[in-house]
Amino acid sequence: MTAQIIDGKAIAEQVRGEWKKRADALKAQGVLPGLAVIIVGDNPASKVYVRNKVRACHDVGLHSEVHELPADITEAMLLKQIQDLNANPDIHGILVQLPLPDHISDDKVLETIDVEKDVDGFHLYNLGALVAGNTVFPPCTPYGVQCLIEHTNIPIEGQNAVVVGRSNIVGKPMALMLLHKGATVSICTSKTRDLAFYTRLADILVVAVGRPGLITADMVKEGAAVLDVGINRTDEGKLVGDVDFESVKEKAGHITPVPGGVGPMTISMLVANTVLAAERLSGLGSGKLQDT
Ligand SMILES: Nc1nc2c(c(=O)[nH]1)N[C@@H](CN(C=O)c1ccc(C(=O)N[C@@H](CCC(=O)O)C(=O)O)cc1)CN2
Ligand SMILES: [Mg+2]
Repeated sequence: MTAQIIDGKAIAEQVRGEWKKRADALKAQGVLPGLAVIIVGDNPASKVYVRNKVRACHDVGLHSEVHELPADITEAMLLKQIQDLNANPDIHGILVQLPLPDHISDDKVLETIDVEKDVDGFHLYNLGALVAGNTVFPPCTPYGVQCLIEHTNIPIEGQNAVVVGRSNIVGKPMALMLLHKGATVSICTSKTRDLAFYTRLADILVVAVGRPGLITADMVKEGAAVLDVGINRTDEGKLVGDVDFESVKEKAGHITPVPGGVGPMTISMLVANTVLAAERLSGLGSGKLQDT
């Protein structure tokens, strides 16, 4: 079997178009959805992601602003910047680009963002809401993966889903989202003993570890849907995921490429969450997540 390659770029554009309609409806009523992005230091990859986020907002007609802060900024000054944005009525969504420098506590920063403006969905309250099944803002990357699965008409209910990776921003929320959709979910890590035993059970395999080539064809069930969240740069400067794409595509039913798979969806889901935040804060529009 040769897998259907899931075109994340095309689906991301389609999703963006759907959210543009909701943004346009808000604008017609005098509300311009606004996103503030804070970036600390000059991590080159973070700069690319932030630029892509600003471009996506621009494409959909949202306001966006970037606050570039020096790598040696104090934690107190960063928290003050967030508090100012919390109080700014023109800003509906706030995100702090990760990773942050070591001297700054990620936890303190994420807990300072107003939960109603937390478009990354990383605040403990929002992670808790997700656990309880009352999602406020779904974290963008796993929500993007869910959206890719649903747009491709891959069934979730009753399926075996295996998530490799346990981060708060991808692995854990991904597992919960699949669980809420009725999958039987296993969470593995790169340290799982006999990882292949689990991955071979997966009808849906999501991999988010950050280790190139971790998943090889022998670890994948024939016809499985394989969603690769890994973004790794090789010594030759090539971007690759955690899945050995060339071999696995001969066995899987569906597979996402890197680049052009999950990455572009992350950005579209951020647009979605920003429009949602603006609907809720203005009291206009449904303020509801749409079925993806
Ligand atoms: N505050 C946040 N920080 C980080 C998040 C996040 O969701 N919120 N996720 C990642 C980085 N990230 C978004 O911020 C992100 C990573 C990759 C892509 C993407 O589109 N990738 C492209 C390739 C781009 C390239 O050439 O490097 C692809 O896969 O096609 C988008 C967003 C960590 N930090
Ligand atoms: Mg830190």
